[in-house]
Amino acid sequence: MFDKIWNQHVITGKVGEPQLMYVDLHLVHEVTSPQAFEGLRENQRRVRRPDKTFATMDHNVPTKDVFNVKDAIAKKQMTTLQHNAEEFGVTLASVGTEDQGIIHVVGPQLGLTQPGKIIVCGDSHTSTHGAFGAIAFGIGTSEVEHVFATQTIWQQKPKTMGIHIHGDLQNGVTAKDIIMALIGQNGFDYFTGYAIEFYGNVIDAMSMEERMTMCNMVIEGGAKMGQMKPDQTTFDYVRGRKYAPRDMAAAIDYWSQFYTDDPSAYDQVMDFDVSTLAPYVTWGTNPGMAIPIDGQFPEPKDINDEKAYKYVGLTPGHSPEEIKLGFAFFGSCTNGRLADLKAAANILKGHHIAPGLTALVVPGSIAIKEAAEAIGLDQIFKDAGCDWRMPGCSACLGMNPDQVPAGVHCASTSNRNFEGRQGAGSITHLASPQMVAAAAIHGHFIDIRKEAI
Ligand SMILES: CC(C)[C@H](C(=O)O)[C@@H](O)C(=O)O
Ligand code: SF4
Repeated sequence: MFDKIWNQHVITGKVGEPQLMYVDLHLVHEVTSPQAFEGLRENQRRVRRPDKTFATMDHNVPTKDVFNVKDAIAKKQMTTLQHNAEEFGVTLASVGTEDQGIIHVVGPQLGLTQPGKIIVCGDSHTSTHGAFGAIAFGIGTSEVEHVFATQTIWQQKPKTMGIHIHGDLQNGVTAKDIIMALIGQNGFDYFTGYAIEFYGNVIDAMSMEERMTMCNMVIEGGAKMGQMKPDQTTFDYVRGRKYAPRDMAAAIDYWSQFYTDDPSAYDQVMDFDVSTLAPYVTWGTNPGMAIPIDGQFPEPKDINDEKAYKYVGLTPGHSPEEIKLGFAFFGSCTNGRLADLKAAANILKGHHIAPGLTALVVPGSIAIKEAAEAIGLDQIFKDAGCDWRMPGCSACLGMNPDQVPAGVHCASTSNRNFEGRQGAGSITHLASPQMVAAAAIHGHFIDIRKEAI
């Protein structure tokens, strides 16, 4: 599949060397675009294909009092994107507009993300879009400028890895746990540089939301991108969306060629049986420092582990159930979609979060917020004692007012647990929305497979 899409986009160059690739969709946000637009201006260039470029504001946006941006840098980045979008004719889903949200949530939601495309964005979690059977990867700011100016990018073809995901998932075990386990069991750099294709009965049965969660996090294992072959689930998801192809029959006909004929086509293969998989939780300061909920914090194997233990204030040999949580975060481009909010609300319904715990619920987009409100999810969260917010990256990273206080342990549905990621001194524990919901009720993680909540 990877080669089929790749070969259709090569403009010039040989395999083994950088090749010039055509880009079908360029997604943009306020953090990595300012210098790129500035570069165009300095060189008196324009955006070559504004119709293939789409921007949102997400990282800096406050989720409460959204027009009152207090931080000077945040404000500057937001107004700069507004001006740049106007000057260069790029469509921008600005704050307060109906399409606002996290770029990796909004692209798929609007039907911009489609099978067979090459999709880039100045953001590492661009890998999310590979869930549709696209080639989608993050690029740097100088590359953003190149794509603006030429609608092309130089890329060396990555190696491919096929990961066969099979077996039967136990109740309470999710797509998030699969990707966290793959990274936890193999290490945060094991997949470095690979274009991964996930396949097998577990993937076939997944919703687009679940597939996106997995592809979103592949880069936390070092991978260049993740993919799944487009199928009926993909086509049904795209159909009817704002920018979906008008002739869906013709599109589906074209998209249907994108599958891997034979696993021998991959440079490497891996087999992953999910049948005994437990929900996963991270204990440390990179997503590779993850263990099953019924496991124990491991003995430190190097200086990084020792540093991580020092930062998080935990001790080897203990259980994740012993972490005393002060914060829960529901949201991000990993798990801020309607299905994720539904899964969390299902668990929180009729319960209250633990005394002293703060819980933020941040839908990935305005559309998700409205859809959630239409089915009463906001009320379930509020009744449980959670704070229901406007969309944005929020507490996924400390670039806006939503921050986890220093020394506080946060159960989070996001994708990164680096030092200070959710605010200076904050301690992040990544998990699925279901696990975070149960943890919020109890004030500590529990094994949702066995305990009554
Ligand atoms: C700000 C941006 C460049 C960054 C990324 O590339 O991923 C952010 O989205 C993140 O999740 O850390
Ligand atoms: S939600 Fe988090 S991971 Fe996703 S783009 Fe925003 S900051 Fe990056």
